[in-house]
Amino acid sequence: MERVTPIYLLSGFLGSGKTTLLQRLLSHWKGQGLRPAVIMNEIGDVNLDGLLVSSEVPMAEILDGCICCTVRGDLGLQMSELITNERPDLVVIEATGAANPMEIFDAVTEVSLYLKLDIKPMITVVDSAYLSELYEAQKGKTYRLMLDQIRCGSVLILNKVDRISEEKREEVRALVRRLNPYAQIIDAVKCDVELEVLLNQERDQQYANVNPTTKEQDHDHGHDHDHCDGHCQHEDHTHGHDDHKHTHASHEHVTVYSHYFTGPVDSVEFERFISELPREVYRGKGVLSFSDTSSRFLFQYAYREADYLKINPQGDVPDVAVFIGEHFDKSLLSQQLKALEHSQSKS
Ligand SMILES: Nc1nc2c(ncn2[C@@H]2O[C@H](COP(=O)(O)OP(=O)(O)OP(=O)(O)O)[C@@H](O)[C@H]2O)c(=O)[nH]1
Repeated sequence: MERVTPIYLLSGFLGSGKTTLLQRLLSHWKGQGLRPAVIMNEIGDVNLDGLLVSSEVPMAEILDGCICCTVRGDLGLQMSELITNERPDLVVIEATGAANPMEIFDAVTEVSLYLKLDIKPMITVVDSAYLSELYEAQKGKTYRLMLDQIRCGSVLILNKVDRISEEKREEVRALVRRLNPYAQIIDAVKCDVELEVLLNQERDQQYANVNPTTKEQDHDHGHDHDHCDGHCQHEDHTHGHDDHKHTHASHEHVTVYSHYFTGPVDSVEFERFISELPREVYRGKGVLSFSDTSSRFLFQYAYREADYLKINPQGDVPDVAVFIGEHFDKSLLSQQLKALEHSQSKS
């Protein structure tokens, strides 16, 4: 009999902690003797998160677009290849933080028409510090996308609670509960949650009262996977089902800039550059060689906080930094980074 492959979907805004959760999940499954596989989707043209996943884990990368729209057609192909060639016990899909969650469900459901999949309830990681800040202003596409991601999660991990006061935590919890009365809400730091609880949502009775219209649609596909209450707000978009190309207003505000370095840069100057990034840049990541140390580093920048991790990447990984944000000036970043490279080549 053909195997049914469980599919776990991780959603959440850029930098909220999806890869952090993915790493925990992968070691949990491996500890149980299971063989997980990963599909990673990046809006930029390099997959730096992939460096954080052990090379033993079979992985497919879908780069340079979002699986919910521009590269949606690639999802079926990649899933099919991964499942046929690797025969994993389960597959986790980490979507880009800019993805519309309902569109991801849609895309995966399309694939389930020709591959036997058991699509699990969506896990949404929420950056509680960033949400708390956006809630003050209550506007902007980023805020609306975050709300959609919250509405469509069956489990909501309120991550990064170390970055907000107890009072703000209460406020964020209440907001999230209002937006999604059905989901389980779990506070976390670095996505350190009880994984058994997280993964066994389907057995939880509280999901029995999910909107009946959504249930009906699920039955059409033979899966009980979509626990979104059906009121996700979609940006205006047109669907061309013939070629799977979707034009998405919701992504038009997202700007990506990838900078490939020509050589090492000074670590102090680079840290200064990061600390002075414009507010419109809300996510950065990269692999760097610094002129003042022999190691290479994976750098992460999310919501004005930067992390540097020593790494020793396998294979041919270039020095690169990717920045994601809303309408920022790419040429300014390019000039500043070139100036860092230039000051090194002179010294
Ligand atoms: N302070 C704090 N930082 C965290 C927490 N969880 C994750 N981070 C940091 O936030 C940054 C982004 O985390 P990731 O797990 O890469 O986030 P992501 O959602 O996969 O990011 P994208 O793939 O770009 O969407 C990293 O530097 C993490 O170490 C947390 O609970 N508190």
